[in-house]
Amino acid sequence: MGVDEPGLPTLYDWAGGGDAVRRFIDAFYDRVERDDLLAGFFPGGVHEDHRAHVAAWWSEVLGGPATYTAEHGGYEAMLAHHRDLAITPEQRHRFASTMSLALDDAGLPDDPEFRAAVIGYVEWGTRLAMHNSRPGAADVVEHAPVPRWGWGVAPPYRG
Ligand code: HEM
Repeated sequence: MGVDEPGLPTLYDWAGGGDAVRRFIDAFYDRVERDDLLAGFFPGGVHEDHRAHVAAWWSEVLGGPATYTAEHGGYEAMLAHHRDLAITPEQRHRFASTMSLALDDAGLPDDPEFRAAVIGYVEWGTRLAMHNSRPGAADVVEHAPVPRWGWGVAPPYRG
């Protein structure tokens, strides 16, 4: 991570900043609340605090302000929230595909490079969340920084 060439915009900037990230997260959880496989994780709906915290996580991952680390407990807090959820492969896949749909709902950039980078993180993050959510999981990374995701192999096309 942090592999991008100096001078490239962050994914956060390319997305449209914090307001765009929050639109994406709201669109995602609006779908989750209606989803037969996922709604059960959030009894009573997905509340404002959860939406705000997850948006802060995503902003930090995409290269924006490090608010989740500073104010919400960082990686360790995120990990604790997934322990023992027992996420199934079907639920993980639904979560990931719903994130892809939410990017469209929220009108985030749809260029191939941006979407490939974001969906790469979604695949990585959801597979880790599923792994770490197994009841009694022992082989869990207990401490880490909040990841900083980059463009990877396909930097933005700027003509
Ligand atoms: C890219 C993948 C993921 C990211 C970035 C992510 C991010 C987060 C973060 C940051 C929190 C903590 C919010 C807070 O501090 O209040 C959280 C909580 C939670 N996540 Fe995830 N998550 C991911 C995958 C998943 C998956 C695959 C599921 C289930 C299918 C899931 C279900 C939950 C639930 C139920 C909570 C709340 C738990 C509680 O309040 O005790 N997450 N997630």
